[in-house]
Amino acid sequence: MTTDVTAGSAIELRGLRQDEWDAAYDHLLRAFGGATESAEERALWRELTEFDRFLTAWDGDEVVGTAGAFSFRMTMPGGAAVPAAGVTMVSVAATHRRRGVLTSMMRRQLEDVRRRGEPLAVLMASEPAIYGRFGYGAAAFQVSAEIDISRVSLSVPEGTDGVRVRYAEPGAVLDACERVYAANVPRRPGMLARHRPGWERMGLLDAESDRDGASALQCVVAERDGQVVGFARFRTKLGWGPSGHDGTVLLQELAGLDPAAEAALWRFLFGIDLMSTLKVRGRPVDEAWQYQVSDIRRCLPRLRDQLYVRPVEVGAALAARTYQVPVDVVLEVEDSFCPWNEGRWRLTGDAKGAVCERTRDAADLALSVRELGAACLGGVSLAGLAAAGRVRELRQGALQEAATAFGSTVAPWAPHGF
Ligand SMILES: CC(=O)SCCNC(=O)CCNC(=O)[C@H](O)C(C)(C)COP(=O)(O)OP(=O)(O)OC[C@H]1O[C@@H](n2cnc3c(N)ncnc32)[C@H](O)[C@@H]1OP(=O)(O)O
Repeated sequence: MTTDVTAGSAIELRGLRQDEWDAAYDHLLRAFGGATESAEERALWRELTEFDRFLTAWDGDEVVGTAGAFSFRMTMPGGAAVPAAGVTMVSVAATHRRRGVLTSMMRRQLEDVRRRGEPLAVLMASEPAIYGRFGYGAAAFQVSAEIDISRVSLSVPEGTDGVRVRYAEPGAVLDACERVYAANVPRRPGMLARHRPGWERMGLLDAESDRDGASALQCVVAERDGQVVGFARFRTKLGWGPSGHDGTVLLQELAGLDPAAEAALWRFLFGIDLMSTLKVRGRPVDEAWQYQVSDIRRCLPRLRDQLYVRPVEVGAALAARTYQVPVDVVLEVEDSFCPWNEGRWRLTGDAKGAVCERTRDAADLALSVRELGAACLGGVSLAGLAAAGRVRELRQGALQEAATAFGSTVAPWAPHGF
C-alpha cells in the first residue's frame, strides 16, 4: 500500500478486495454518468475482474478511483499472440477529478504491467483526449454504418451459394461460434484471444432493459458441409412509416472462416423482410462488405478511433511482430512517463521476425512512444505521422523504409470492448 499525495488530500492507492467489488463498481457506474446495467452483466464483469490487478484509489473509506486490467493475448502483425494488459474500468469520482488521481493510477499500473513482463498495454478510451499523455496512441480504427438495405445491394463472391444460413438458439451454438472466433484470432492484428472463460458469454447478454424496443438476441450460423463456418448475432426492430415498413436490423457480432461464409451472412442480413436499414457498429475498416455494396454512400460509413496501444517495453513490443519488408532503423524514443523506454533502439526485422535492442548508433527517426504505439499494429502509417509533425526523419530514406516495413496487409481491429 502506498499513499500518493494529490492536491489537497492524501489518496491511498491499493488493490481491491473481493468484498469491496460492489462499492468499486457502483463508484465506476456513477463516474460514467450514472450508467446502468443488468444484474447478469454486473455478475459477468465481476467474474472477469482480475482482483490482483485491479487498482483502487481511496480517500479515507471512500473509493474515489478505479483502474483495472485484463491479462490479454493480442495478435501482432505476423500473427504472434503477445501478452497485453487490457486496461479497463478507469474512473475517478467527479468530486476528486483533476487532482492527479488518474495520473497516479496510470503510473502505478504501467509499472505493474512492466513487472509482469507484458510488452504492451491496450485500451478503448471513453474520450480520445485522455490517454496520449500516458503514451497510448490510437492504433486501430473502426467503421460504423447505417446501410439503406432497401436501395443498396450486395454482390457476393464465388462460393457464397454453397453456404447455408440457418437460425440457431444463441446459447446452443456458442461453442461452434467460439471455434470460429478462435480461428480468426491469429488472422488480424489487434484480435484478442479468449483464453479465460467468461468473455464468450459477453456476446449472449440479452437483458430486456437493454433492448430499447428491439427483439431479443437472434443468431444465425453459416454452415458448409454440416460444419459451422460463421455466425451473426443481431436484433431486429420493427417500425412503420407513412410508406409502409421501416424496420432496422442491429448487428452485434459477425464472423466467418472465409470470404464466402461472411458474404452469406451479410447477404442474409441485407435480405430480412420488412427491414430497410442495417445498422452496424465497430467493424474493421477493411471489411469486405464495403467493397461488395452497390452504393457505399448510402451506407453512411463513419470512422472512429478504437484500440489505443502503449508500448510498455519498447524492445519487446517491436520484436513481437514481423515487418512487411526488411528493415534496419535506429529509433530515438521519447517517453517521459515510462523513462526506461527513453533512448535509441535499433530495430532489424523482416517478414519472419525481428530484434529490437538498445544502441548507441545515430538515430534515423525520432518519435515519442505514443507514435510508436499508434504505428505498431500496422494500421497507422509512420509517413502519415511524419507529415503531421509527430515523427522526425533524421536519415534520408529512413522514413520510407520504416513506414513500408511497419504496414500491415490486414487492418488492425479489436473484436470486442473491454
Ligand atoms: C479504458 C477506460 O476505462 S476509459 C474510461 C475513462 N473514464 C471516464 O471517462 C469516466 C469519467 N471520467 C473520469 O472518471 C475522470 O475524469 C478521468 C479518469 C477521465 C480523469 O481523472 P482525473 O483524476 O481527473 O485525471 P488527472 O487529474 O490525473 O488528469 C491528468 C491530466 O489529464 C487531463 N485530463 C483528464 N481527463 C481529461 C479529459 N476527459 N479530457 C481531456 N483531458 C483530461 C487533465 O486535465 C490533466 O492534465 P494536466 O496534466 O495537463 O493538468
